[in-house]
Amino acid sequence: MTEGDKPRTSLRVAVLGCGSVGSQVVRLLQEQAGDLAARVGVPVELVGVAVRRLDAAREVEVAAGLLTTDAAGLVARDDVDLVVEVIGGIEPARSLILSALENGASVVTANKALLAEDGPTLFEAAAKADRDLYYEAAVAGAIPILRPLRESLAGDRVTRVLGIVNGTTNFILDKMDSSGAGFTEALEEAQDLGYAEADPTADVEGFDAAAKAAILASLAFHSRVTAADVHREGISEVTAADVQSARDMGCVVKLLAICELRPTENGDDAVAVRVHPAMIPRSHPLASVREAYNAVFVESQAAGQLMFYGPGAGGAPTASAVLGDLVTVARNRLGDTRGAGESAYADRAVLPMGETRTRYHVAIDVDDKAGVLAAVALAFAEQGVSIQTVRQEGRGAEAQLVVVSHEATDAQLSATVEHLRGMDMVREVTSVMRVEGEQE
Ligand SMILES: NC(=O)c1ccc[n+]([C@@H]2O[C@H](COP(=O)([O-])OP(=O)(O)OC[C@H]3O[C@@H](n4cnc5c(N)ncnc54)[C@H](O)[C@@H]3O)[C@@H](O)[C@H]2O)c1
Ligand SMILES: N[C@@H](CCO)C(=O)O
Ligand code: NA
Repeated sequence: MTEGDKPRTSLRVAVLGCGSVGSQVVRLLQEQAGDLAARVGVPVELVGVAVRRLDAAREVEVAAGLLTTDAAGLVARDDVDLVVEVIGGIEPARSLILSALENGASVVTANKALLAEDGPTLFEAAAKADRDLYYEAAVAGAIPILRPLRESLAGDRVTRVLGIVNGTTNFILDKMDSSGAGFTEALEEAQDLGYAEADPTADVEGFDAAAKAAILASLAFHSRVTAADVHREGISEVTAADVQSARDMGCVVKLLAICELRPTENGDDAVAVRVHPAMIPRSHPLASVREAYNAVFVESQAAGQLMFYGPGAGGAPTASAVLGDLVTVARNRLGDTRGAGESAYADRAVLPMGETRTRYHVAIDVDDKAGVLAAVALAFAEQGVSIQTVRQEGRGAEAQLVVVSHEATDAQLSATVEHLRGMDMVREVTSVMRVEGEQE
C-alpha cells in the first residue's frame, strides 16, 4: 500500500489513443470513477490522453488539459502508474509500451498485431521492470478468454482451442449461409453495415484471426507462438457452392482459428496452429455463432469442453476487457505485486502445416461412366488417405462426387486433390474444404 514510505492516495492512468476503443476507455474511466475507486481501493485518476490531433472530433469529452500529441512524453512522466495502449499497430505502440514499462508503469494493451509479432520482447521488458502487461482485449474483445487460459485453466492440460475470433468474417459467412449470397455481395453488405472496413484485407484474409491464434496458442500451450508460425488462409475464395455443399452435409462454413497439441514421433507434443475456412457440423456449439459474434471452444484434459461466447469487437465491449485488466493491474500496483508473467516453459515446437492432421471435403464433377468412382477412390488410396463417405449425384453425362476423408496429413490431402485435378475423367474439382469439429 505504499509508494516509498507514503500510502498511495490514487493511481494515475495515461491512455494512448482515443479512437473507437480509447474513447470508450476514457468514457468508462470518467463515468465509473466512483465504482472503480471502490473496487481498486483508491481513485483511478486519468492524467493524460495521447491523441494524434488535438482538434479531432471524438466520441467522448476529454478536458483539454488532459490531451497531448506527445505520447512519448506522456509515458515518460514520473507520475504515471498505469498506461493503456490503444493506438494499435507495431510502431510507435511497441516503443511506447517498452518506455512505459522501463519507466515503472504497468501496461494494459488491446494490440493483438504487436503481441503476435513481438510479444516476447514485451513480456521480457515487463518481467525486467517487475510490472504487469495485460491484454485481455486483444483476443475476442469483451469475451474473457485469456484470463481463463492464464489463470482458471492453469492447473489443467489444454489440448485444443477452436475459435471464431473475427467478427467481420463470421458476419460474411453467416450471410452467405442464410441467404445463399456470394462472397462479394456478403462483403458489400458487411461494409454497408460498418462491420467490414473499406480495406477489409486484415479481416478477410485471416491476418487478424492469425494474430489472435498465435496469442491463444502461446497461452494454451505455454510456448512462444508468433503470427509467422500460423498457417493462414482467408475466406475470399469461399464460394456460394462451398456453402451449399456444407449445407448438404449438415455443416456450416466458419473461419476457424485452430490451436492443437499433436503428438510427434519422438513422443513429445508439438503445437499446430492454423486459420482457415472449414466446415463444421451444425450440431457443434460453434455452428450457432451468428452474425459478428465471436466464440472460443476449449478442450482440456480435466475440465472437458468449455465454450466462451460474446461480442468480439466494438468500442464499448473491447473497453470492458481493457477496464477489467486495468482494475487488476491497479490492485496489483496497490499491493506491490504483479500477476503471472509469460509462461513459455514448455517450449513446444510448431508443426509445419503439411504434418497437421485434418479431414477434407472434396466435391468433384466427373464423367458418369464405369470405373470413375474406382479411379477417384484409388487417387485417395495412393496417398494413404482413407475415405469416410462418398455421395454421388447424377447429372446426365456428368456426375458430382462428394468425398469426405478420414483424418490424414494436410500434405497427403493436398497431394490427393492435385492428383484429382490432373485426371482426364475429372472435369472439375469444385470445392475443397477442411472439415473440423469432430474427433476421429
Ligand atoms: N475496434 C475494435 O473492435 C477492437 C477490438 C479488439 C481490439 N482492438 C485493438 O484496439 C486497438 C485500437 O483499435 P481502435 O479500433 O480503437 O483503432 P482506432 O483507429 O479507432 O484508434 C486508434 C487511435 O490511435 C490514434 N493514434 C495513432 N497514432 C497515435 C500516436 N502516435 N499518438 C496518439 N494517438 C495515436 C489514432 O488517431 C486513432 O484515434 C488496436 O490495437 C486494435 O487491434 C480493437
Ligand atoms: N476486425 C476485428 C475486430 C476485433 O479484432 C473483427 O472483425 O473481429
Ligand atoms: Na477477450
